[in-house]
Amino acid sequence: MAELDNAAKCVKNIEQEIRLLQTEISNTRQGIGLEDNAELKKLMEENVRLKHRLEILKSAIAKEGGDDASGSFPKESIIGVLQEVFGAAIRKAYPGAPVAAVITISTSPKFGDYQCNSAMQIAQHLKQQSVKTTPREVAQNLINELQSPVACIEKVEVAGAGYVNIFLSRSYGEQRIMRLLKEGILAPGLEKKRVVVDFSSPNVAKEMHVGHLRSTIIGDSICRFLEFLGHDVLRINHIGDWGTQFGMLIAHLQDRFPDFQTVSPPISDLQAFYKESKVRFDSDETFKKRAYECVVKLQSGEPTYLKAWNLICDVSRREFQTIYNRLDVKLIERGESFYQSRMQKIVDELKGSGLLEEDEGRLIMWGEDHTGIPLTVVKSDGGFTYDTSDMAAIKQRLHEEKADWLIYVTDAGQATHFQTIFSCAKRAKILDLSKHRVDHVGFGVVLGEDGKKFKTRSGDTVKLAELLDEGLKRSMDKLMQKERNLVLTPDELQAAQESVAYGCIKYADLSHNRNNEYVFSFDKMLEDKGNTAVYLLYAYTRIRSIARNCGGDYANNIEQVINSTEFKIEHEKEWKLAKVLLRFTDVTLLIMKNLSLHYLCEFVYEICTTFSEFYDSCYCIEKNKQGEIVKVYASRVLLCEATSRVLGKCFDILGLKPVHKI
Ligand SMILES: NC(=[NH2+])NCCC[C@H](N)C(=O)O
Repeated sequence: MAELDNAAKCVKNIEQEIRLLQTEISNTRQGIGLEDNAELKKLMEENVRLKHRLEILKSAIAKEGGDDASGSFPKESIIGVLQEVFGAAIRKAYPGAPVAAVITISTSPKFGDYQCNSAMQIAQHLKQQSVKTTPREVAQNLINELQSPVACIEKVEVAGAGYVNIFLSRSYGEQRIMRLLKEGILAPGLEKKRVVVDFSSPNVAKEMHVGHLRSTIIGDSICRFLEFLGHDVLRINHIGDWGTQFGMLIAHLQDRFPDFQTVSPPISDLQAFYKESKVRFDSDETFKKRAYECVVKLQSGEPTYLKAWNLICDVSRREFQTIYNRLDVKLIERGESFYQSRMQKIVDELKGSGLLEEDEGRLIMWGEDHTGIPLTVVKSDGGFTYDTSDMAAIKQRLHEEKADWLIYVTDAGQATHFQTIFSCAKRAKILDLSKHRVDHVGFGVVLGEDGKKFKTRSGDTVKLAELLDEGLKRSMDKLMQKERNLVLTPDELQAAQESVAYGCIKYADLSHNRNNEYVFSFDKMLEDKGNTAVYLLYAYTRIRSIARNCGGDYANNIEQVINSTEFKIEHEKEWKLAKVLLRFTDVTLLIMKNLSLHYLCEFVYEICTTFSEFYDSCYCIEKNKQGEIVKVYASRVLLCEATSRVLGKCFDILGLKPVHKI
């Protein structure tokens, strides 16, 4: 918040400076004051620079605005509600203090459920104004100014150095859980956006490697998340299906399968085919020359060359698709080739606006601040590059698709590339940050258990299909170890095997902070303790079975139970679990900001561990000695139902597929 504060001050100063500069400029225009043209030019340049800075600061403030009390927030957001009521109290008690309500989750139950940490900052501000006070006094004054009663608050108290501890009200909790059961897990009501998510995006004829697997898993989950929020999501697979490598592939295809036009070439291992052609390309000058001619013919659209290109792309496409089917990931293929005509257009436009510079025969474009690495928009041989296709793509997505928000999911190594694309797109007036949001969602490299780059034992790169097979095998071993084959039918066993295998691979990836490197370990991901998919899938299935085991309406008509039960929270562990469930909206709002799904994984893990505490201390059913049910605690069963519904929604977002029996 101090940052926000400073930014606000900065904007004020800059605005003042701009006003001064504007007066000077208008004076100068009328010939008043400044006779020196160079000075005028300098000032105008300064003005442009400051305006730009102002724009950046304003958008930073707008972004931060989500945190302060002035913004609108979904009413399901407890942090949002508390920010609003404490924000109002601050404005009442200390009208001049530029301090927003900072609300966090309390670190220990003895400090309440949430806390407001603004009193220290306000006291600091007052001290600077020579007003004598203490943070504790400020905290008390904030409490005095709270509009009473606030529905979600049971009590507040001053603690420690000047914190306000906030205790949630149980009856509020009961109402919220009941609403969740009656209305379903609703997404917070946010403005609906059109979002293009660019993810997976492997390259034709080259291997689809673990980096692409990460992009596929993270990208799919981000799409699922945004779809849950009600956004209109376009899932784009920006396949590398264009470029000079096709010259050598086509030339090699012509030699190896001269009748490729009539008989489909039996290339099952396109990577090997690629390697062969590369060897020839690097060692044989005539082949190299022919490869270049093939590129030219392909790019000019000659039918036989297009046919050869299509054949090659098809082989890759089929391979990629089996991976997507196995992981249940849906995407629209729109590779680099899609932008062919648009690349020529964007180059002409950028040239026309004078944004391209010549550099040793290439045409380059700098971003807004002229630092770092420029884009190479046209190579010295006239060809286009990865940069050119991304400039064409960003324009297509913003202007033709009318997207409000663009997301690119790639390894962190491409962060600079995308920052430069964004910066150049702003310079070219394609991207307007006051209307559009753009995110590069980067992720760290995948390492093997030895801490080195992920490879097979023999040092080869791991084929994704083989990796998934290995996952299936290990998951079955695990199920057999637990003798699940004695309990489950063959179909159930297979469903469990797939759920565990793919669930583990996805969850292990998503549960780590995506910015860090991540160690791929089947042993770790298949553990049934700790924050793993196995633990969660078992927990979920167990929770789902509780209502079923109660029989009657609990098993067959839970809606009837929901509508006829007066839901009560009594036991301390029930209350603890309910409070965790109610954090769902705030977790989604956090992920909206940083697109980091490990927060959702931490949340589901916390739900399951808290559930387990609850289940250990609270009976849901009582049975007599004969094992017959003598009593069902309806509210507790409903709490189980609410837990399973929240978990189920989170699993949907994470792409986990729970099974009925495991
Ligand atoms: N618009 C994009 N550049 N999307 C990402 C493409 C990723 C690229 N094909 C790669 O394998 O690294």
